[in-house]
Amino acid sequence: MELRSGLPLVGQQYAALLKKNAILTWRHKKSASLQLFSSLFFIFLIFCIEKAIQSRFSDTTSYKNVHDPKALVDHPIPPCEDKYFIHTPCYDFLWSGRDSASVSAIVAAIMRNNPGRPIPSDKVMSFGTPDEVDAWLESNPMRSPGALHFVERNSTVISYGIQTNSTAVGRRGTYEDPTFKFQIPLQIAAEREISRHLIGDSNFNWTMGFKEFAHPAIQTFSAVGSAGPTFFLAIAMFGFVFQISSLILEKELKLRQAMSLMGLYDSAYWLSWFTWEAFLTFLAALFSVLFGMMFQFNFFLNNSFSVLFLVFFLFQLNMLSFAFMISAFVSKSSSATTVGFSIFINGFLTQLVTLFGFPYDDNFSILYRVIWSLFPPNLLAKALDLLGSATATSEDEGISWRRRGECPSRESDCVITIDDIYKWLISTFFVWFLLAIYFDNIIPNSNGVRKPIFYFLSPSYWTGKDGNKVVEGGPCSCFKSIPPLSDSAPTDEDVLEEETVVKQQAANGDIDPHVAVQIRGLTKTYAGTNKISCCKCQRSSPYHAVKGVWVNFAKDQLFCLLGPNGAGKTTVINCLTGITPVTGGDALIYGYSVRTSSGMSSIRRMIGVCPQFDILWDELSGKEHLHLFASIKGLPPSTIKLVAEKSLAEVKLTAAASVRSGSYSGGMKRRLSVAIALIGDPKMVFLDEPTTGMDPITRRHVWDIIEAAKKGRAIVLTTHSMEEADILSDRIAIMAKGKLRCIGTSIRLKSRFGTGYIANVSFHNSSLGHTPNVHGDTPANGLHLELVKQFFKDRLDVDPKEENKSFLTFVIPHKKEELLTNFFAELQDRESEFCISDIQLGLATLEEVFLNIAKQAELESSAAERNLITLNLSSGSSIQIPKGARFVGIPGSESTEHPRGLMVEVYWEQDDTGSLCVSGHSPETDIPPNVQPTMNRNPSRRELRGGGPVGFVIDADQVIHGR
Ligand SMILES: Nc1ncnc2c1ncn2[C@@H]1O[C@H](COP(=O)(O)OP(=O)(O)OP(=O)(O)O)[C@@H](O)[C@H]1O
Repeated sequence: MELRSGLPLVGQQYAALLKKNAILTWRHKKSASLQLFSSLFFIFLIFCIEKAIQSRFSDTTSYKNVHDPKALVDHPIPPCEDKYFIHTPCYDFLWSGRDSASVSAIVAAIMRNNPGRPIPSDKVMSFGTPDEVDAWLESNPMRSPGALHFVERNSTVISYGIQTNSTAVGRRGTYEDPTFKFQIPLQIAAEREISRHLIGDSNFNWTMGFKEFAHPAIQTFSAVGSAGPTFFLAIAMFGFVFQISSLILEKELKLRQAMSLMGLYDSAYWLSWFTWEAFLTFLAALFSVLFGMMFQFNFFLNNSFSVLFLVFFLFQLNMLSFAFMISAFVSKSSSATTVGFSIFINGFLTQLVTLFGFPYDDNFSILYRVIWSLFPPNLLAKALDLLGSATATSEDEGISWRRRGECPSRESDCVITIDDIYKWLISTFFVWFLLAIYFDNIIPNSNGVRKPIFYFLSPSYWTGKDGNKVVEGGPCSCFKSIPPLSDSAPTDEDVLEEETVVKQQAANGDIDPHVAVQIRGLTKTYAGTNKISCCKCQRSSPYHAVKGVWVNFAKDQLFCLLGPNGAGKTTVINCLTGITPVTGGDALIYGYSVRTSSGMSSIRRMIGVCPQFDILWDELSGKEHLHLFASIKGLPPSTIKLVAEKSLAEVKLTAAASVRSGSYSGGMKRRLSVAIALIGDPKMVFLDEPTTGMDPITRRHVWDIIEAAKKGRAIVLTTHSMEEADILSDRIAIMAKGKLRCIGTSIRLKSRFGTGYIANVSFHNSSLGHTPNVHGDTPANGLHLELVKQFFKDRLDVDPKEENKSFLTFVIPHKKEELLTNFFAELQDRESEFCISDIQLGLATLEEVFLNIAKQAELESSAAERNLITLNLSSGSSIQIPKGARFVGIPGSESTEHPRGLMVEVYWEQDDTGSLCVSGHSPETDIPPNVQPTMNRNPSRRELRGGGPVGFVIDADQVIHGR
């Protein structure tokens, strides 16, 4: 099938990723709704703030334009309970001068004639002199809002004075003005009644009014302009956090790496994220303005719609590119909320500083403004401040699109306009976006790989020729040279032969047409990790994970890489797929080198990878995964549906095609990963433990798929299942400690590295007693088993490895091979005599081969690293033995009875992590005479502390031959 390439492929990948982002948003409805509609809630809160402020300022005209002030006329004396914080029982007013009959009459008239509310006598208290009033007020604080003091000078002159509590107090946001509320009504009442009394006309009246000056609003307040920056920043933070966590999650789950392996272009990746998020941002900004208009804010009604929309849209777009940039530094998606919260707190504080006037003022240098404007929340704060002050009163016209470049009339020292803010927002958007791409390239990915710091200065980066050079370690790594790898020739003859063939072909520049992959001395060394402390750079020592591998993988064949955990299998695959750069050597895949970026981009188009851990989006179904990966791979769009259906059918996932992969079982996920690896008919497939977690039936089914997939392609398989390797592999190599230890077909490995042949002898069931069974055979008893054991011992000198009452298992060494034909012929003749029901003879299992190789490797490295473990002997003492050693002599065990000393055979098994551990040991036996005596030495104190003396390893061949 012809795969797409170049620009059409970028377009196809972009469309597929855009669709993926849309599906993910749709499947995360709650987050998407928050991102789009949270503005409704926050604008409602601003609305509440505005209402509260309006009610607080209802008694003052400072915030209003007053063109035609109204006169305050005929204010009645209010009940004392109206005064804020008054103590009850209280008095509407106190008065002095009660010794005068005229004064008493005047006060009675004041009480009687109070407009709308005659004052009862118990709400007024009389005193003789002002001093008495003062004394009373002092001992009864807050019991009356005011006092009148009358003095009758003569029959035509009555003077008066007023005392009020003039302290302005506020309660629940509203302020009390004692002058207008209490002083003026008392003054009007006193003057009116004194005049009536002196004139003698109780109807004498006049109208008196108090008026403030006409004035423009002395102070301005816009709820949106003041509270808006924080609230709109909070709205933007939803999108910010979701965006960061989506990007980081794709990195963390290696989804991005999986897409890159399939040939994803970075440009398609970034563009698809940007387009989708810009679309959501567009909607969120639109809703913010519409909700604001719905709540009838002057801010939203009087400023031009396009001016407002552009402020919100550009601000949120800025936050988006800022999120892209921040995501390069965060490696865990769970940290997204913490990062978002920190940005919000910082934004809140810097906005506060911005609203105080810093640095958008003549007094500050432009440098401050440039630095300050890089952080998007600050620009938002200034924009809302400008738009708010342009609509602070109902008469302000707001900022129209045409006047966006002008300063609002109130801003006398304005140094920035809305138009300038647009320019800033657009520039900072590009700054953050470019930095996002730059940091994404130079900060190490999950595999510790990054581009060089000045990668963009290399002309080859722009021409596409080898511009994808990558390095390992952080940009601030302290450099330390990596120690060279000692070049030791392989000890195994098959591995040596393979190496010689590959070296020969490499030297001649031959490419065998049957070879799909040629690995030429591949080495991989992981540089140690850095710790920089107190001007000191500490680096853990480098680790040689692959130590020079030379091997060919043939076409149409499955090559199986076996090895204990940490052997270097995944590292080899990672080097071949370009996930991690090789340290030394090279590998050619269908003639393309993994060391060049042009070679790697050709390789990506012809490989399929099933990684060790499922790399899937929980929210996407099996079908959606296949559609996405097929598009990234470049399959023609018309074929994708059919190919996906076929792949799903092959891995038996048709019924679950539309189910989200998050609900798949472990086995279903592995099958989907296999289907993804095989999509697009790749010529080279890497399957890293593809059947992990599958039940036996499904596993067999996947084996069928892999078997069928061999045709026309090369497959590299790593597995811990020896059965799988045995069934599927054409060739097997066992790796340990970064080196190939053996290579060949399964039969060759078994015959070379197995301990020999396995004979299983089964007996007729003895539970039936001694009566002949339906076949006329007599059931076996213990005697028959003993006879057979003796027969094996006499003829072949072997003891059973396993036994129970119905079968015996013997391991027959290779050296007895020539005796076997006659031996088994005789055994078969005597079947009925021994009550034998069945005899099976086979080669040692691959598992045994694997364990032997792993043990040998452990032994080598133990010797190199002096890696000793303690063996507790059944005699009660302990010795230390090198990991993996089979026969170990016990130091100091020589005696007259055992002149050569004693030894044990140690049995090994793999623990859950694949490491070797002791499963038991044989009884202590004499060291055979052919074994060279080894000088025993007295254990040192250190050895005893460490678990006993160190046992000496005895060559297995010497022991087996000596028996
Ligand atoms: N990025 C890394 N940095 C440092 N060491 C690493 C890194 N990746 C792998 N290693 C080390 O390299 C060695 C080989 O690891 P690798 O994953 O290739 O083993 P493997 O044979 O695939 O094992 P398994 O069967 O457990 O998957 C291990 O000791 C591992 O700890």
